[in-house]
Amino acid sequence: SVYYEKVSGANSQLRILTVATETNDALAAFLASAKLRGLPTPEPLGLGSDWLGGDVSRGAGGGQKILLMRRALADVPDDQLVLFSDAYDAVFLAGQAAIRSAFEASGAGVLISAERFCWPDQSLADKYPKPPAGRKTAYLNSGGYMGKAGELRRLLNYAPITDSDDDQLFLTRAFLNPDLRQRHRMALDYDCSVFQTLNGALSEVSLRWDDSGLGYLRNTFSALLHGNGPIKAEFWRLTNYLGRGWSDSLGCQHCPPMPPPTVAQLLQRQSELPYLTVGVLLTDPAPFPDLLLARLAEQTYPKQRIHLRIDLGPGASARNVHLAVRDFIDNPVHEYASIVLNNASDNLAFSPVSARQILLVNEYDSDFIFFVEPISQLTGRDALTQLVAVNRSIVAPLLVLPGKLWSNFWGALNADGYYARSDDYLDIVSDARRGLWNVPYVSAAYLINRRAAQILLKAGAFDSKRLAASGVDYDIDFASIARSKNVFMHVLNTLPFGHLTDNSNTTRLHASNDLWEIWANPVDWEHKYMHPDYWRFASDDAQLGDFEQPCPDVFWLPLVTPSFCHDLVAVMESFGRWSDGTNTDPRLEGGYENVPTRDIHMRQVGWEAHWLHFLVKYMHPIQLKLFQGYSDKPWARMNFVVRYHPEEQKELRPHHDASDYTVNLALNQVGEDFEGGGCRFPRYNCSVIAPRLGWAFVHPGRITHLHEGLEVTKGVRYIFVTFVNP
Ligand SMILES: O=C(O)CCC(=O)C(=O)O
Ligand SMILES: [Fe+2]
Repeated sequence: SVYYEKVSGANSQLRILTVATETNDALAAFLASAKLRGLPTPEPLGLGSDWLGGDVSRGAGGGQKILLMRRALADVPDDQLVLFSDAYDAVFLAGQAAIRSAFEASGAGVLISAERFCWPDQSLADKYPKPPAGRKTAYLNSGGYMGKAGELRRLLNYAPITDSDDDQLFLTRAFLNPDLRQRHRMALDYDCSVFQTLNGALSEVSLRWDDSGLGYLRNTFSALLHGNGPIKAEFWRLTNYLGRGWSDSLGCQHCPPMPPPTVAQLLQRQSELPYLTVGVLLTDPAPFPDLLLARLAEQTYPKQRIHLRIDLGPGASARNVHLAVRDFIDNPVHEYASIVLNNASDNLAFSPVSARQILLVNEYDSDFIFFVEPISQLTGRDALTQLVAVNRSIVAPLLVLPGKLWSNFWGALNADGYYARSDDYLDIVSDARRGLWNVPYVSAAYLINRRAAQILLKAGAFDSKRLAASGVDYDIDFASIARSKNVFMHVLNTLPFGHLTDNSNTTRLHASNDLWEIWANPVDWEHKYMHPDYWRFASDDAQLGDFEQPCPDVFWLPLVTPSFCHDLVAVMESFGRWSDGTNTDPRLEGGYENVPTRDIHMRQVGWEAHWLHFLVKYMHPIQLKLFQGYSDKPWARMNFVVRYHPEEQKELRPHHDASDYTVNLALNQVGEDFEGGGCRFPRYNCSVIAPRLGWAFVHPGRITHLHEGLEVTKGVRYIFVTFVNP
């Protein structure tokens, strides 16, 4: 096939020249594409020298390319066939035979790439000869040309040029001069037989895969694809698929081997593994910092090869963030190579950018840095291992907000450099396509290799002063610098690596802010707060008979986790305004409570709506099983935490509740936190005396289920009581 053709003999070898003053990911992609097509290795001119040709993405320039070519051609034999191509936005699509025969068929002495826009001097547009009928590529593009070395040398010396002059204008003037055009038999490649310029042509080419699974572009037979002009993001997106990138049948060709190594395998070759610095940037408010840290600690990558650094910024001043970090650092089982905590929560100038900068300047000798922002939850244990195995400049694990299309990458850019949806965005976000994707923007969590980090540092990507002055969002600025430096950003979705949290409404006001996340982040909320056995009882299979009954028509239900209990008690105690236990209760409509407890209502701490939502979502399926015929959604007027204490209120006399059924949830542990307590049902001479932490017992409120709270003899007992009236 044209993709892997053999080179027939040394003397017929094409020479490929290019200009690249620095190596970068774009040059590497160009070279790799030549290798894939069996072409001779392109020879980069100017490597290591300063680029003096100006910023050609913004204006004219590039004369240095012509000067470098003149010099290089000086000692090439006259009849040597030479192809010149730009290095940083081009890939080969075919091999030597295709290039040669297209060149020969053109009959040109010098065949030059053609494009749809007249640049940099539009006034020259009407001086151009008319292109063949139906051809829109009317104008010269200096990013690609070919011919015999002698012919090229004579052409490139037709007039003086300086480094900062415009190379395209230089060649355009030659082409528009009838004498020169004729003398060198200059021809524009109107048919794109060798050079396919993409700017303006994107809607006419489309991705296809041949029978062997190799990607190609329909409607072009060119050998060289050139992402000229402001369409680089789409150009690189296409390259994800071209050649051997990705196809349905072959899958991802540049992805790490599957399955990933086991923990045992990793530990065995631990000493060969690169060092990582993991920078956890808890600088902005975000929910579930404890889950974030626990999930990091669950990563399979050996901790002995990880330097962990945690930055606390002023935005993450919430109590739960500090507690989570303290718990984590105090945990002696984390055998990281080192742990550093930088508590900058009092420093108002401390931002995610300054955190990154400090990290990079204080080199840890690591081969990679993994930045984690607080909205990243890495539930996939192989994330770090896989990202390291990919070994790219920047690679992010795909993280998606559960149930949404919001993720930590963009597939395309709009004209202003902001988000646009690429053709493949939905397939990647939904994991319908798994692979490694070159993309124009990543955020939230990504691995940067040392070389790329140094390039970005030098380019000012972590300079908070420059950023503040620019007024651009950090992520967007960072990605745009990476793009301008040809530091490629990839996103990897070979496995489920985790998800994002929504921190747009994260509160910092409470003792346990995560309780408030029941709407914004239900996935993590359930993970943190729902009892793992709850789902078995809520499932369609579970029936009334599956519920334990400690007393007649009193049902045990595993409902919430110890974290829920702990967090709710913390909220109550930090609020602290317990009722006085008398019959006068201004919180009630009548102002009178017949059987008073020392308690705090959910409404008082701003968590009533949340709990009512909980009842509808999680109690309703249970109610349908326990109390057949009560099918309406549950609702409750009274939702409160009771505190029993030997010196305060220690018991509750027999009574009925103002409920159809009552949910009585144990928030702490008998034997450990208190002694005594429990609930007795006199009609059955039966007590629930060993409440289980996080379990509720559910009983009818009236008529048959008169009940009393038994005396607490030591310690403090907390229960969460809800009077449900569906
Ligand atoms: O102490 C108990 O478990 C019973 C509490 C109770 O019945 C109530 O608060 O209405
Ligand atoms: Fe009661």
